[in-house]
Amino acid sequence: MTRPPVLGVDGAVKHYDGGGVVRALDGVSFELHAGELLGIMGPSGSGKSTLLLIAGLLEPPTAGEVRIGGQRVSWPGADLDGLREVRRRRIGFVFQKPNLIPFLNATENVALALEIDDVPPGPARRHAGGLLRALGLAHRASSLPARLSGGEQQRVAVARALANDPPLILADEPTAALDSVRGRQVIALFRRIADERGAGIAVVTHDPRALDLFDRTIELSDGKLVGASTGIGGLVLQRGLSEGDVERR
Ligand SMILES: Nc1ncnc2c1ncn2[C@@H]1O[C@H](COP(=O)(O)OP(=O)(O)OP(=O)(O)O)[C@@H](O)[C@H]1O
Repeated sequence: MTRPPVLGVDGAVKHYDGGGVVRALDGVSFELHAGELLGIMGPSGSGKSTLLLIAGLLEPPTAGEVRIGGQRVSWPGADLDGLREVRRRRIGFVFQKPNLIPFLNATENVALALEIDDVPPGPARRHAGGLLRALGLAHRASSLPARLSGGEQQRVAVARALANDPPLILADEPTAALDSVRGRQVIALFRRIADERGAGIAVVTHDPRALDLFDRTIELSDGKLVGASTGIGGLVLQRGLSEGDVERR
């Protein structure tokens, strides 16, 4: 039996009331499978962040639905406060800014994500230390965020997102503040996490330089899915797709 996708977004519409109605998303559907690294591209204002907010159960859609692990969890008017557990256990978030707690060192920042989930401090710190080692940050484990470079801080943020081993990771422009070498390192890290842990990972990115590391990209314009590519090697965007046309490689 084939497993359901880790994430399914079906016909997502999101309208914001901003003087007039802003159609931030206008009927977007896609699926993300275990072990898959998906890029979400598109110009500024095309709806990429809105799509991640909806997929991450931080905003309900105006129409459409979201499925996590095959289970319908969000729809118009859904009680997202009641989904805190689903978010905490099943979704790891990485944002453009690492947002580390300044008075906690790298290990403590990562361990906190586990302690919130009732893991005792000792095991939480040991697990955090192991993750930091795996991300090449063993020598920075005791450093406060202010002593870390931008790339190191972002890797700590990735470790935090991985701490409770979520099957789904959503990242909104995690490389925007990094130079191209460090940006590529972060995407390469996601590639490894998708391959080794089987997480499904969706990354909003403007940066075409690491596209070869993705399995697939989708492109948004004015809140609509306008393109998709498979097997990036020679990136060819097929334009004019309708909803649901975008399938897994
Ligand atoms: N809370 C909000 N209230 C009103 N309008 C919003 C809100 N959030 C987003 N929008 C609008 O929805 C549209 C899509 O915004 P979104 O942030 O999703 O785009 P984006 O593709 O992520 O842009 P960028 O690449 O600049 O971050 C834009 O027109 C934006 O101004």
